[in-house]
Amino acid sequence: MNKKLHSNIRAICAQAIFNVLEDGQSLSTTLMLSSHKIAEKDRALVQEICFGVMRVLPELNFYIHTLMSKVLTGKNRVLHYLLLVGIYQILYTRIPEHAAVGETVNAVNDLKKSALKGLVNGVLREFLRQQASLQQKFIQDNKQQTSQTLHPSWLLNRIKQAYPQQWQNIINANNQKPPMWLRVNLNHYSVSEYQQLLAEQQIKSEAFADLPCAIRLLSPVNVTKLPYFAEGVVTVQDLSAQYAAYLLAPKNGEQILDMCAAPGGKTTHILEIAPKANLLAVDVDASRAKRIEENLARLKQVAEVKVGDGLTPEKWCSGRQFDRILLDSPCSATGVIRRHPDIKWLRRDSDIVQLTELQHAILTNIWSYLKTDGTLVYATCSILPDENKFQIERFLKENSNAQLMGDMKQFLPTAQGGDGFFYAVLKKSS
Ligand SMILES: C[S@@+](CC[C@H](N)C(=O)[O-])C[C@H]1O[C@@H](n2cnc3c(N)ncnc32)[C@H](O)[C@@H]1O
Repeated sequence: MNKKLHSNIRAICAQAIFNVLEDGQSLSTTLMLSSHKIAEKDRALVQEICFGVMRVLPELNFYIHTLMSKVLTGKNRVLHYLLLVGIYQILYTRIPEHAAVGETVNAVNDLKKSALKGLVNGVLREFLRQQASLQQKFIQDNKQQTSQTLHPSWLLNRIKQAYPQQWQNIINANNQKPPMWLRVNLNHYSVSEYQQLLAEQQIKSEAFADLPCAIRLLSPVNVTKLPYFAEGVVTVQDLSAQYAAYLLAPKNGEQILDMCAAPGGKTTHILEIAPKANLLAVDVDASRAKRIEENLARLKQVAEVKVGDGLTPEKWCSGRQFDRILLDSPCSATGVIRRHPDIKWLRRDSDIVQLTELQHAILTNIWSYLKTDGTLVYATCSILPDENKFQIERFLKENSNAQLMGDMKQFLPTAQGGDGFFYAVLKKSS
């Protein structure tokens, strides 16, 4: 289906959402694969619709299931997602209702389902007629139910269990659009100097007292609008992710391993702090590893990049030992749901146990490549204790030569702040 050339962006959105929810592709991947079919001017709207539908999926499904006695299945399933696209535009965008309905109905032709144009038109028009009472019904019928939180129940239960006081704030933060954070390369400009450059382009921003390089934009902009972006003066990176390199505290001349490094957001930060470190960046995914190279090139930095599996370091590490290791572990990504709302529908409860075992195995394998007195920073963008606090407690129990430095840091997502992130700094004794 991906190979077909769509001209109607609603058809592209419906197909992308189908690919995520029926085929298990990540939304970013499926949109990247279809990007050649989307005109530059339409990119922002496609993103807005697709990410938006993922954010409020249970609400949109509720309306369709209330309006239609039979759900669309089989070859016509893609039209179910087109209907979600239509209703999302009516409820959550400034597109006038008649245009939202008209364009969505036109997309039926592009999806080669012309015979069902009348059905799509009818359901959307019925939604408009009943909109107020349906919205009321969604709130009333779901008062006690998890769909009101727009999260799957297994995840909601885990979050409630881990954070009995804060779960509501976490859910609220997850359901919002993410803020855009920048990391200024302090080798070129200070934060206040770069804020001046932004102000000259009418881009409003705020600095953040705790980190010297972080800036939040009051509204997101395309990176091409950021002064000297192409020259590597600034990088888009969430606030919480910016702690990694500081906690690692790399020094020039040291041997450093950036494990699970792609696309290289933290690799480039490490080299901003210690440009003369001997850095090896490794990731198992060859296509993602390429993006480390691209990011290094943009920032004019030098590092060795290898495709390698954290489970088998002996295959790519050839006995090298490191002063510092950053392990940015594969995880549930439950801390970045507002950036990737498709995570809510792609992950399963059973994934958590598997991920926890993978993390434990990579951490254990990599540990033996750390020099005595060396430092390892374990990081995840998860908010689940199994992947974080409990993972580290288990590791400390199993490895008497591992010592926790300071407290573990569990950041939770907040509306205008950083993503959910976890850090533990471990030191190795002899
Ligand atoms: C959280 S992302 C890393 C983000 C990156 N550190 C950054 O700051 O841009 C996790 C990465 O782990 C990689 N990964 C997953 N399993 C792996 C394994 N067994 N060995 C090495 N890398 C792995 C994934 O390909 C993914 O790129």
